[in-house]
This record gives sequence, structure tokens and C-alpha cells, in this order.
Amino acid sequence: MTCERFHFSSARDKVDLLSHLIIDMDTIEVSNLNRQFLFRQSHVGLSKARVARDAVLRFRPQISITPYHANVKDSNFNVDFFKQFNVVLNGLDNLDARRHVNRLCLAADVPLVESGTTGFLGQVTVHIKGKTECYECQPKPAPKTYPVCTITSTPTKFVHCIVWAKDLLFAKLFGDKNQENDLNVRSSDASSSSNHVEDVFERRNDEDIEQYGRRVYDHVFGYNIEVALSNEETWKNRNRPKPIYSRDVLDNELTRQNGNMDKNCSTNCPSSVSAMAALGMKNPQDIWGLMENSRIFLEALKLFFSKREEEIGNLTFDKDDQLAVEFVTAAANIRAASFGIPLHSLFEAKGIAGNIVHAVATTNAVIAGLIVIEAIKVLQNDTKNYRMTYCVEHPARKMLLMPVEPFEPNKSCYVCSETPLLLEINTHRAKLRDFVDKIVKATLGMNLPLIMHGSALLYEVGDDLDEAMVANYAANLEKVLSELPSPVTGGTMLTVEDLQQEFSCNINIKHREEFDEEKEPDGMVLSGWAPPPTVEGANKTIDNAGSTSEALPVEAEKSEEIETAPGKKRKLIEVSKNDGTSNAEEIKKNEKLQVLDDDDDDDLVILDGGDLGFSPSKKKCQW
Ligand SMILES: Nc1ncnc2c1ncn2[C@@H]1O[C@H](COP(=O)(O)OP(=O)(O)OP(=O)(O)O)[C@@H](O)[C@H]1O
Ligand SMILES: [Zn+2]
Repeated sequence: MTCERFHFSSARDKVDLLSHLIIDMDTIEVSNLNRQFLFRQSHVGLSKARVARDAVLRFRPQISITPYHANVKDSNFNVDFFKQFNVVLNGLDNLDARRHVNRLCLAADVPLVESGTTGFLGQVTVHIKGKTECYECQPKPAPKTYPVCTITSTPTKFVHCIVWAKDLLFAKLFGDKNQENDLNVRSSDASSSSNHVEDVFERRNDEDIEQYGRRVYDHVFGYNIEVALSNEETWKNRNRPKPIYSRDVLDNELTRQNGNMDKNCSTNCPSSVSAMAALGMKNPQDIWGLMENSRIFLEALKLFFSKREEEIGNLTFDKDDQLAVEFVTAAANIRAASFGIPLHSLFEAKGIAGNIVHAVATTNAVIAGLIVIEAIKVLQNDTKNYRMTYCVEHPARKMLLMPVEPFEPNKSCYVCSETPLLLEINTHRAKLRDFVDKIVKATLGMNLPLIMHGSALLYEVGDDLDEAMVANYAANLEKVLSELPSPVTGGTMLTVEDLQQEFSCNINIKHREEFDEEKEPDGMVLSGWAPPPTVEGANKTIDNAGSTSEALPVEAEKSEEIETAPGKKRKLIEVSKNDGTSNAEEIKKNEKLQVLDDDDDDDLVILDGGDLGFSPSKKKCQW
């Protein structure tokens, strides 16, 4: 993310660029070099923010740039911090951080220029509080989802095995133990003793890691498959999977050769821990057989427990975490082998697990240019010419870039308007923890939530809480809603706030007795701003990762509209009436160059879209 602070030279209405702040939490990877032009091979491993600063200063030494190698969600980047900016430019790759910045920009009343790319697709949008839509006014396309039962019981594609390995098995072994996990649910449904299932993933005191790994292996690839096979109904019209036990794949001698950790221990940096390196396997494009996958599985598990033990319980899958990718690849492949699905290389598995759409340097460059153009308009307060610009894969009317005039804020947006949401929930069964995890954090994207019922505080997080308060809120989390100290029942209105984001919204509670397990797996339905959940298919959002900058999936249509969100079509800005002049001629005729900087070397020049033959559309914003 880049934040830029500009100061105006009021007399000549030109921009004197004084100071920039760059925030990025990442370090440079080899895979960034083909498209992130400020970075070189020698920078691999260094902070993106710092190297970007140094690179820019080499050709523009007079400006001030402060780099932050940090997470934009850190508490020091609060509303006061954001208030210092004239404009914020986002180049993030995940929804979570984008929503967070959107809320801070709204709270600080700072314009936001948002951007994203995915392969050939890209977009730049402008968000001005009270004037244009905020980033969250339109629902974003839901991530691809798969029916729970396909993932847990009847996979038919490799991606199903990846989702299982990543979101169920990896999360179960290395993630937050309090998170609900269908690996448990489904297994315990079928098993005779649920205790047995609970225990199997816990490493026993002093248990040898190898033995533990084999126990997990045998449980998920052997025992669970046997249990699933016992349900004859399921397999009537399907190929029966094959249980796989570690003893059938690896003899004891072989596995003892696993885990030659010394090869691996040249550094203590967790990111360099690799099962492939430990086993001398080099090529990520190789497709490993069942035995190699099994060795990687056990080795990766062993390395997590021996080298990264302190992270266990807090890990979420990250496509840039080599050991996590190795574990997930191996687990997905073993499961694929069991279900007769073709195996894949680590390179392919990583792409699927990380939702990687390979970045296109040209798209990134075009979008970067558009960000600057919109930022300049914002700085000049050139409100009439703000554009949401979509870079499309199949150009219509020979136009690669589709400019759309910004819409007014969505009056029912729960983020930038005060419209309350409606939550249908079983208040006698759902716990406050369910509400916090599924609604407040996962759906509303809050980090530091505070929940109030009237003046009664039901839940709060923060560093300044005393022990009694922490204990009190922890106890509340385990209570069902109707038994909270200030009971939450049908008709209650809850206020949920995020103190860091300075964002608050009201939720009307409606008690509902029953939910459809498959269609409404969360056991609660939030509506109001958000579109009602689809009723077709028994879907649950499992796959939620995103790796690139995540452009909206925009397909240009032959006609006047493009789709910017599911079911949301937007009119393109009209090209001037067809009088026989070609677009190119029209553009040339009307081209207006504006020089915004009086340095000779690197003038900033914009093409003024307002004069490019575009006339205002009907849905224009009122300023
Ligand atoms: N919460 C956050 N705080 C700060 N920076 C963030 C945050 N979330 C994402 N980013 C940054 O957003 C940038 C997104 O850039 P990009 O989409 O090119 O991803 P990348 O990680 O560089 O490339 P790839 O995903 O292809 O490996 C990254 O540099 C990442 O560090
Ligand atoms: Zn909004």
C-alpha cells in the first residue's frame, strides 16, 4: 500500500509533491522481480517498502518518503495517522486489508484510490466519503465455494483435495483449536467415539513426532476412508476410494531416513525450513508419487513440530510459506491418490491453493498509471472527472479501458451509511462466540470488536482491559445469546464497533428456530446490505484465499454495460455520438494535455478523460 501526502501550491493550482509514506508488510521475493520494477535480484529478502523508497529516491532525490515495513492493520496506523494524508492509494492483495483501509479512510475523511489486478483484469476506483461509493458499498464477488460434503467425503477434482488439505487438515493441525472444523464434524459423525477423533490430532505427551505423524496419516487417509466406505449409499454411483496406511507406502526404514534435519538447519529462519530440502527434492514442477508425497507429508509435519512449534495454534495457510505449501501439496496428493484423482506438482498445487492467477506486468503498469491519474484528479479536486476504470480482457469497441463515472454512496451500505443490518439467529442455541467469529470478524471484517446491547458491554478486546474484564468477556463468549447478562433475544438491537477502524453498525436480531444445515451452515443469516445468501447448492465458503491484487471479475460486454460485482452491471461512460468519426480521431481532436509539474525531467502529464469524447452518463454523481 502506498499513502501519499501532497501539499498544494495554491497560487498556480499545481501539485508540489512533498512527502510520501509507503506501508508494506512484505519482503521481496524472486517471483516479484518480473513485474515489480523497482526491485532487483540483490533485493530479494529485503523490505519492499524500504527498497521502493531507495529506488525512487535515486531518480527523485528531492522528495521525502517514509517507509514502513509493517501491517497496515497495526494499531499505530489509526484514524489520526490517516488524517495526515491528502489521498491514500491502495495496492493491496486481500479483501481484509482493503476493507480495513476503506474504513479508516472514511473515518479520517481521506479520499481513497483503490486498485487491483488479476491477470489481464484490473481496476482503479475512487472513493470519497459522502460523494462516491465507498469500497464496501457493493458486495464483492464471493470466493469460489464448494459443497462441504464434496470436500469432506466425495472429492472428484484435485482442487477439492487442496481445499480439504488447506482449510481442514492444515487448519486442524496447525491453526486455532477453537475454530470449528468440518474435519472433526464429519469424522465424528461417522465414528463410534468422538473422543477418539478429538484425541487423534493432539500430540500426546512425549510422543515421538514420527509416530504422531503416522498416527495422523493413518487416521485421515486410512481410518476415515474406511469409515466413509462403510456408508454404502454414498458409493452406489461413485468410485470407491482406497484407504491408505503409512505402513503400506513407507517401510519403517525409509521413514527413519526422513527428517535429516541437519541439512535443513543452516538457518533458524522459519521461512527457510523445507521438507523438500531436507529430503533432497529440488524441482517443484516434479509430480511426486504416493511414496514421495507421504515422505513429504511426514517430514513437513515433523518440521512444523520441531522447528516452528511456537507458531502451532496460530497458523493460517499462506501460499508464501514453503513448508505449508509442501504439507498441503503432499496431503492433497495422498487424498487424490486415495480417490483416484490425478496427482499434481507442488508448483501446480501452490497455484491452486493460493488462487494464483499469474500476474501480467502490463496490466500492473496500466493500473499503476491510472492510480496516479486518479490521485492527481483527487488532489486537484477535479470531481467531475473522477473515473472508476476497468481494464478488461475482451475489449469492447476496441477499448481496453472502460471508464465509469462513480456512483453515489449506497444508502443501505452498512459501512458508510447508518443502515442497520438484520441477523436471523437462534438466540437459544448460538453462543456469543459464534456471533463474534462468524458475523463480527468473518463477515463484517472487524479486528478489535466491541459489542453493546444498549449500554451493557457484552464483549470487548484490547490491551487495556483488566483481568476481571478479560475473564468476564471470555465467559460471555461461551454463553448462548439469550443467557447473556443482558439477554439478546428477538427484537434486540446490538451495536458492534471497531475502535481501531472507528466503525460502528447496528444489527437487529431476529430469533429463528431452524436453519438448513447445508444451505445455511453457519446457523445464522445476515441481511440488509449484503445480498441474501444463495439458496442453490449446499455451499460453504471454504476457499477464501487470494493471491494477486484481486481485481473484480469484469467482463466487457458488447453493449453499454460491464459487470462490476455479482449481478451489478454498470453503464459505461457514453462515447460521444457516432458521427462517423473514429474513436482515435475523436480522441486526438479532443486530447488535452495538462502539465502538472514544472520539472523538465519527469513532467506528470494526464490525458483528461473528460475531453476524450466521453459525455456524462445519467447516473452521474451529484457533487
Ligand atoms: N495488511 C497489509 N499490510 C501491509 N501490506 C499488505 C497487507 N496486505 C497485503 N499487503 C501488501 O500488498 C502487496 C500486494 O502486492 P501483490 O498483489 O503484487 O502481491 P505480492 O505478494 O507482491 O505478489 P504475489 O501475490 O504474486 O506473490 C504486497 O506487497 C503485500 O505485502
Ligand atoms: Zn459504503
